[in-house]
Amino acid sequence: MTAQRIDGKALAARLQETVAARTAGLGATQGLRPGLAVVLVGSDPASQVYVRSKRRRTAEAGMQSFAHELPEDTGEAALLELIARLNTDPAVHGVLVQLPLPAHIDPMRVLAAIDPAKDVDGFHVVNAGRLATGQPGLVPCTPLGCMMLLRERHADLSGLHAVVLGRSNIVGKPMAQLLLAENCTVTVVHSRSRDLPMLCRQADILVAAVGRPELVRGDWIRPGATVIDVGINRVVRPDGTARLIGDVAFDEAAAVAGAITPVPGGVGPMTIACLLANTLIASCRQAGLPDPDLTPAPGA
Ligand SMILES: Nc1nc2c(c(=O)[nH]1)N[C@@H](CN(C=O)c1ccc(C(=O)N[C@@H](CCC(=O)O)C(=O)O)cc1)CN2
Ligand SMILES: [Mg+2]
Repeated sequence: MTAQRIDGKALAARLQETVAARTAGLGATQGLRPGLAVVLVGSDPASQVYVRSKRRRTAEAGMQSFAHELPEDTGEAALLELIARLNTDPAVHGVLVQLPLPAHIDPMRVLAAIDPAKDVDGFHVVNAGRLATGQPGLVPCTPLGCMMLLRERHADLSGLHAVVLGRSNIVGKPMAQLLLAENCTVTVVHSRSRDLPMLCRQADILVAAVGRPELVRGDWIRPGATVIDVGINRVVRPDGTARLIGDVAFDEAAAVAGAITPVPGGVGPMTIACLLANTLIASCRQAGLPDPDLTPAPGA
């Protein structure tokens, strides 16, 4: 079997098109222009790529993009002061601080300082708690994008066995909550789980989010299962060139799975598109407006 390739780049473009249309409508009817502030501390090369992409996509969607670049040695107090200013700035509807932060800064303290209403990453404990208790809030971008990718293949997820490989606060845990909310039977496996291949083979849906290049092999996958690869591992080839690979051995997996997301071109672009969707949702809520319909534009 050769798996259906779930095209995250195409789906992200469709979602971005919908967000841009809703943003234009908001401007025309309410005179409201959503604003996203992206804060980068230091000069991590991968973070610079992602932040550049976020800022570009924000502007393309017709939103205001506010860039804040702070030096690596920025103190935690100075960063918290900037966040306090962004929390009260009426032109700013979404605030994100690019992770990872330099080691001397406590990310939990920084994320807790963002106004939950402007927490478009969905990382704040208030939004994490709302997700865990089935209340409306802002949902982390990567898991949200994974759910949209799954809906390209499954109209109804009820009763399917989903295995989430990884338990991070920004992907694994919210991913499990979203799958549970769709009535999946959810198993979360991690580095301390015993017999990972056996546990993964039980999955109708396997979400790999561990940050270990090609950990998941073809024989870890139930024939016909849907595989969502969240991995974004940069590896250097013998000739010195770098390439991006996922947490799943793609070729082996594609020979067994029913559907699979590629890396690059799968989950990554959806992360950015969902960030824009969250920014639009946050701006509507702050203006006392109903949530926009963000069903992605129909595919070709
Ligand atoms: N504050 C946040 N920090 C981080 C997040 C996040 O959601 N919020 N997630 C990741 C990085 N990330 C977004 O910031 C991200 C990673 C990858 C991509 C992406 O589009 N990847 C492309 C390939 C691009 C490349 O690396 O060459 C792909 O997979 O096709 C977008 C966003 C950690 N930090
Ligand atoms: Mg990807």
